[in-house]
Amino acid sequence: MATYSRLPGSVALITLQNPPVNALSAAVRQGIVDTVQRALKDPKVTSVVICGQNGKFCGGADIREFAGPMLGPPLVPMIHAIEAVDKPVAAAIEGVALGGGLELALGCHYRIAHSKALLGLPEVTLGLLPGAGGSQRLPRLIGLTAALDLITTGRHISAAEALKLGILDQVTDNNVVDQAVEFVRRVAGQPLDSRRLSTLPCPPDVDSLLDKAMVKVRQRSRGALAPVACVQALMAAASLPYTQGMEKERELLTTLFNSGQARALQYAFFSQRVVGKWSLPSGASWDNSAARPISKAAVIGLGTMGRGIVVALALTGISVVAVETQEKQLAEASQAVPAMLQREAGRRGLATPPGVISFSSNLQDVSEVELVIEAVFEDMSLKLQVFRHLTSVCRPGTLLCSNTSGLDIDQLAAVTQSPGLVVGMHFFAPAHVMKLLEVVYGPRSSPEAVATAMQLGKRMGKVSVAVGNCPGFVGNRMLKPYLEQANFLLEEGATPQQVDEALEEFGFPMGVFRMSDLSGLDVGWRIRKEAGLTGPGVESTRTRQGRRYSPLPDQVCEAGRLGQKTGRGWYQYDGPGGRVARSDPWVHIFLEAYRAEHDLVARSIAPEEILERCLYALINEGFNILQDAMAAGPEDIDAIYVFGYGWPRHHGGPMFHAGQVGLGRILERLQHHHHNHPDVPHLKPSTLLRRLVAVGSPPVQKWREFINKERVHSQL
Ligand SMILES: CCCCCCC/C=C/C(=O)SCCNC(=O)CCNC(=O)[C@H](O)C(C)(C)COP(=O)(O)OP(=O)(O)OC[C@H]1O[C@@H](n2cnc3c(N)ncnc32)[C@H](O)[C@@H]1OP(=O)(O)O
Repeated sequence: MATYSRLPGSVALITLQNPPVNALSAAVRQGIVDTVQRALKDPKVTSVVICGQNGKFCGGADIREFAGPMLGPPLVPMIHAIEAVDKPVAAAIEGVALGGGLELALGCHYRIAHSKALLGLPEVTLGLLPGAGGSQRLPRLIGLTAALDLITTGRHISAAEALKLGILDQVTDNNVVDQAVEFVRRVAGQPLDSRRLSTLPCPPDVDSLLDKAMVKVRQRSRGALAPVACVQALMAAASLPYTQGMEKERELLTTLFNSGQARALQYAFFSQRVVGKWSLPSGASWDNSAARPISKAAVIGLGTMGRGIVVALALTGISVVAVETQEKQLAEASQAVPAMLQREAGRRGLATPPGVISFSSNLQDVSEVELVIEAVFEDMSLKLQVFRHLTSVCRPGTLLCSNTSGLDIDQLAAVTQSPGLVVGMHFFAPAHVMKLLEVVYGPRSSPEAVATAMQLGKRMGKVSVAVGNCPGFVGNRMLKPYLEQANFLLEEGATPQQVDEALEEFGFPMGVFRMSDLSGLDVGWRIRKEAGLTGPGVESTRTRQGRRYSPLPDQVCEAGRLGQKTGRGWYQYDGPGGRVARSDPWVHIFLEAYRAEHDLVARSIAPEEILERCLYALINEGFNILQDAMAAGPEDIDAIYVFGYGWPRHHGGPMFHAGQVGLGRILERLQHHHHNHPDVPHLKPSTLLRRLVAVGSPPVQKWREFINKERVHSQL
């Protein structure tokens, strides 16, 4: 709703009230319509200020309403009515003015903001465009170049930047409502024509800026519809009168609204928030578990991951002891880490935190910290050695965390004096940049340890997801069947390029083979050797440990091709460390020889089969993970894939995508592929998937409840 009060000096104050962010729900819109009418009719009122309750102007349209029929007064005429008022109307912006919130402010005649306020048109991130007149008013106010940037990126800008761009009339460090009231009193009676943005001319697109932007956006957006529609709306603004521009805006918005992409992106918005409210099968959650405050931490191992973790911690102001026992590595890290810290602080617009990192080669130096993150080489015996040492060096009560990407947390906990204080903190490379953090709880991890790791992740700006302790946890466990299918497809006749192109066309920033080359092919090779799947003494067959196995990636490594770092992998590069992947005749000859050796006849494989085999195998493992209670719900899996594995956000995440494709269809295709490949257990449809289909394929938002019920009745 919105409240109305008349302040001394003839100013009407309209306050939006819809906690927590004063989103423009039907009730708020009705409140605005009614209160504006009241201000208009009240002869004693000469000017109006619109503000938001509890220090937040407005977080935009109410995203939750998008799922149902639109009720209440529509936004566009409501904003037009405000713009048409013949008394000056000012928006007093505190906290946020985002999306429809900023569009509302653009309909006001003046905009005054607090210096700490954030403004933006993030609709594009929700699969929409600023469809409440924002795409037509903003370019009229700040020009095409700046509007294009804000509308196509959806980025939030500071009040200082907004003032510089001309969006704001005034920025204050004081009470913004008081300032706005003073401002409108001053301007009362002045002509308003030039303040009505819809009546101003839009600058024409003289340099074909928008055509060029369209080419770029189409290249960059990888199938995402909203960025393209945003540019189209700006083209309309630049070439059509305002009324026709608004018609185009509405037409584009309707198309986007009805697209699966908008639903996927809005789901992604809420799933990010759902995973923040973690809960474990034991019932532990924020509600009953307190996080410990952390001010001193240590990182053990200063390879790529360790260095990134040090930077991520230091950026929060935590003082970090960075330990590396190899002298050469320590010397390199003590040069590299401060530079990384400075770069990352600069990128985030922060001052470099002074002197928070100390380097050491002595594990003894971690004795005073409250939390340790081990980031040594991915080798269980080495990690066990470190944990034994830590438990004897650290003071009682220190949290011991491992950055392992899939090893058993419980085994590490077992060698410590306080297994309850051991959790996994699985960062993704580069650790100071990537948003995802898997917080891995073992059977003995205490709620306090999980809460502390989750809280620390939040402080570092991560999307932290609590996951159970199983090989590969959630992300890497699902990656295994995906990689496996990609290798099988090569055996059957596909090339690395064909597989990668199909996945990139779907929206992944990189296909599986380009990604593997980037990460280094030796990582998986070592894991397979440790699992006894390859290496000396292992027979070179295509069936190992009772299931189909492709030795292709092992053989590529044996040829000394470890990916970008050696200049050769599934592709060739300009040299070691080269970034541009080019098709390599060696790979094609190698694949032909391999197929000939194993009597495999290459067939032509359609992109649809590539997608089904790779993605449905991955999704099937997601269902197994939910069934095993290793992830609390589909949102957790989807957030992991969107924030850590490059799953295109406009497809929501693998589990959301399964729902969009149709669970029945996924089940039928898995059955089909499993029938053709009975020696591939990952293609065998999961029991949970079968159960969901049997009960009529409920929407993804209902799965959590269904799984919990099934578990109670022992159906899973
Ligand atoms: C009627 C027809 C309409 C057509 C109009 C089309 C044009 C306009 C479109 C829009 O305006 S789309 C919305 C644009 N706005 C946004 O994208 C902002 C989204 N929100 C945020 O970025 C953040 O929430 C925030 C405002 C920066 C605040 O961040 P903070 O970290 O402080 O809190 P959160 O945990 O993110 O959110 C708290 C709580 O509020 C819910 N919420 C936030 N924004 C909205 C919203 N716009 N609509 C509905 N609900 C919102 C959020 O989900 C959290 O609730 P819980 O999930 O915890 O229950």
